[in-house]
Amino acid sequence: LPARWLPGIYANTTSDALRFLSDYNSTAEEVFFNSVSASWNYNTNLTDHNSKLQVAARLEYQGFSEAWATKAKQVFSNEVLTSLPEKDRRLIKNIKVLGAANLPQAEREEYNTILSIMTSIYSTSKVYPLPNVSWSLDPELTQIMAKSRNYKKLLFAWDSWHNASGVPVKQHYPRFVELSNKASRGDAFADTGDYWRSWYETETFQEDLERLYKTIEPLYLNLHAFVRRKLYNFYGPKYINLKGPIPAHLLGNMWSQTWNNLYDMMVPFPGKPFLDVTDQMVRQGYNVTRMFRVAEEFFTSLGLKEMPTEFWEKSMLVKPADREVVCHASAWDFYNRKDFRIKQCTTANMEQFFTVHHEMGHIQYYLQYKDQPFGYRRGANPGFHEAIGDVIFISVSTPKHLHEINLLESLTYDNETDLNFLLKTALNEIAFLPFGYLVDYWRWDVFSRSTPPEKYNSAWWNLRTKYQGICPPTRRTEDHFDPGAKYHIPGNIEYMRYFISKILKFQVHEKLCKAANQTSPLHTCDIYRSVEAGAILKKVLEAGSSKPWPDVLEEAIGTREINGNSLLKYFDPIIKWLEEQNVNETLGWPEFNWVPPIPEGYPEDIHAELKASTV
Ligand SMILES: C[C@H](N[C@H](C(=O)O)[C@@H]1CCCN1C(=O)[C@@H](N)CC(=O)O)C(=O)N1CCC[C@H]1C(=O)O
Ligand SMILES: [Zn+2]
Repeated sequence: LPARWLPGIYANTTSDALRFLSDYNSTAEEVFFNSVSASWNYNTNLTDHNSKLQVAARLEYQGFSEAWATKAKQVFSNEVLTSLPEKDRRLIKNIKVLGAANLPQAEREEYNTILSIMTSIYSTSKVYPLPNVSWSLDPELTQIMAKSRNYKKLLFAWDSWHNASGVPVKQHYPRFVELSNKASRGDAFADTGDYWRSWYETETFQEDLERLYKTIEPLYLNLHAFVRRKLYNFYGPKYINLKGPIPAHLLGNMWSQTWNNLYDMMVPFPGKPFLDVTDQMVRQGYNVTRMFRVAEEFFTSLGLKEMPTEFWEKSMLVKPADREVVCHASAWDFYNRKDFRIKQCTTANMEQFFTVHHEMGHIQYYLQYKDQPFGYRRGANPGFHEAIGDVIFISVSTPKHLHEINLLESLTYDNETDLNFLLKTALNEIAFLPFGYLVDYWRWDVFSRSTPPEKYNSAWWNLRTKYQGICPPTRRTEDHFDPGAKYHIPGNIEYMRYFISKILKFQVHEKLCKAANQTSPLHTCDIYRSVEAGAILKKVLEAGSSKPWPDVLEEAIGTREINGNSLLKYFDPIIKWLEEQNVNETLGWPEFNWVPPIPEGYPEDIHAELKASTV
């Protein structure tokens, strides 16, 4: 560790505690810039060499964290700490949380190496449908899952990806969990799940989440029953049981987490404008830069910041042809207050346009809190970070806005178009909720050991059927590790943040619509060009994590609680419509253990099938 990165000499005084914090601040920027740069280099060029450099840089920042945490623990007494302003006391408290730096050197190295290996497995896994043809997750498998309506082809794509990416991760995961828990116990947490829940700063987090889920579950059950009926009409009674869970591979997404790609099968009023603007984007020759420029312009229309030049110069916005990269989209803060990037294997379609806004929401947060002390350059809680870009996209996706940016030729303000739009939005937002909820529900049990390695997969599928009402399309055993086929598991990224953000975003949207003097129904509101709405967002963003999130929320929208009221209000028209459609449907999946038959000749004659099929 370079000597300049080590803490100096500090006396046990208030003034020296403040000097300690300012020295930490500037040193941390340099150490994290180094580590994030090494991570960026690896993520955008998956070589062994770059993996080793990334592991080494992580070891350096862990060494840095250990040195400054130890110093803080050794020097500053409780009296001095309580003499500090609350904000500074919180900063020193955070510096003392060591994470992986609690592990002895050899185990630190093992932990970092396992993480690097799991990321590499996920990001380089491929499927081989035919001799010398290979499909990656991005773009090939994602496109097939979105577009194909060929039962067997979808089954092959789903089955092959889960086997190729999940199974090889399985062997590493138990040891990873063990090391992660040991590190968390070093910070006086029961396990890593306990540490992750501490970010939400509430003792009743799990109960709150359960209650939150119950408020929106009725809406999900209605959407599920409606979608199942439509799939039944298309795939027939052999593969769809109207009283059972839906086969996971038929929902337009590799993880069944968003169902927007089924929209063309679900349109309530087909005669009205088709609200998926992918065709328009392609017809207008939308290239990737234009997608990002259009997104940026929405943010600046609110009085928020534009992307800095470094962003355009150094981001990776398309999949490179000459090397392996982590295609899963992400936003990057280099902690030097200058360098902010997005890495996305972008293609021109509406789903990707959503992701562009999602990632740019992260960048906007980074830009707004970049002058906070290092320890406060985070979301008020992780759910806030996930909600920003999505709030903007609620407005962008409205027919009114799409028309305004020439992605929708004809615009008709009528109830049927509204219902088409709300159904399409529900296929993205409501479908996600049980998935967003169950991923860490599963992981908390894994970290707490109530789910041992020999039960990983059965526990996963039990939750997938219980909450999402889906089932595996082919037999799954403990030789498989299907959670490993979802980026955030090998990537070790906490997931409850996405569930929370999907609820929070509608609360923020409602408030911003009021600020923008939009009195029309919530689902038709577009906050475009409202600097009043932008001012509310800006206050949230520039605070970072410098205040407890209930304070940030109360200042912004007048309530301290994350609740589903705004979401239910937003979707109210489509809830009623779905209830009408479902009068004769079974809500839920009482035949809980039902699974579909395996198609004849699967998988032996799949190659002939794939040769013949087009979509
Ligand atoms: C596509 C998106 N990628 C993540 C995100 O943007 O959150 C990436 C990977 C993991 C963290 N991350 C970041 O960029 C962080 N650096 C941001 C930050 O915390 O600063 C993603 O994973 N999403 C979007 C909807 C649901 C979920 C999914 O696709 O399941
Ligand atoms: Zn995100």
